[in-house]
Amino acid sequence: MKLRFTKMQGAGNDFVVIDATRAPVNLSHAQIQHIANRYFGVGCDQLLMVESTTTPDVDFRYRIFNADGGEVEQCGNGARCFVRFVVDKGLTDKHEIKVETASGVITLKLQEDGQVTVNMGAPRFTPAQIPFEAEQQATTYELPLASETITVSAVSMGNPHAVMLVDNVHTAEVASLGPQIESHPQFPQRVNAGFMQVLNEHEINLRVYERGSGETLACGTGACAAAVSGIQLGTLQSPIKVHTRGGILTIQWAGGESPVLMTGPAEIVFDGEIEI
Ligand SMILES: N[C@H](CCC[C@H](N)C(=O)O)C(=O)O
Repeated sequence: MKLRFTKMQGAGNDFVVIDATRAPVNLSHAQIQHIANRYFGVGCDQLLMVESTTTPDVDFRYRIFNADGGEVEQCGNGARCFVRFVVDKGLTDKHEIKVETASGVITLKLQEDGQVTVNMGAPRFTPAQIPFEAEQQATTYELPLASETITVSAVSMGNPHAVMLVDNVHTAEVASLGPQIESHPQFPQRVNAGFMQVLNEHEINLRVYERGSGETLACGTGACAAAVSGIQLGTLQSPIKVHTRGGILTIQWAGGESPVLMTGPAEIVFDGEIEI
């Protein structure tokens, strides 16, 4: 079948976006893996499926699939690209949109300057909500790996994140530690692994080895997870500028049950068609 798509990126985290608002599009694990493949397919970190919804007061539903084909609960950079997509493709004339995701309804706003602000909801720190297997909730946890024990914070932004502090993201052992953290048995649904270097109380460098996709140039929920972890540790204060390899994201959080706000770019790269 011929599949029309739009290639997009938000701070270098890239997506294949499918318009399934007029008719459902059902893709198998294998088809998503093929589309995401950077050599045999289009290439992307995640595939986003934009659907209509009958839920009152909600404008759209959007589903997120990692490059390994697995469907996941939330995607921050994807949420921004979703807004750019539905506005630029004329699917809505609104610039403030409510969208249903697998982890709940989030509100997004396309700003005058073209950046998008996403209300990601409140972070969740209780182990059961992450999910993370731990004796009790703590600000940091000792995580035994094959060759060493590391210290991580654990938080859910709708999807699970483990964040570790590093002295320098450029020399951090992302390639070796990332996969070990991603599939650590204490994270029953696997986990996104963040490597955070604190520059000052309002700025960090961040690299993320993403669950189901490997290292990406940016991770929106990962930026939120790192920022709130740093605030919980007392090393960061809102707002926080997050420097990723693909661009800058700004995170705001007032603590407690207040929502995390993420602001960043979202661009359409090209439209295309692929035979799958
Ligand atoms: N790999 C993530 C999904 C995509 C998140 C990321 N691309 C973002 O911008 O938040 C997970 O398995 O939870």
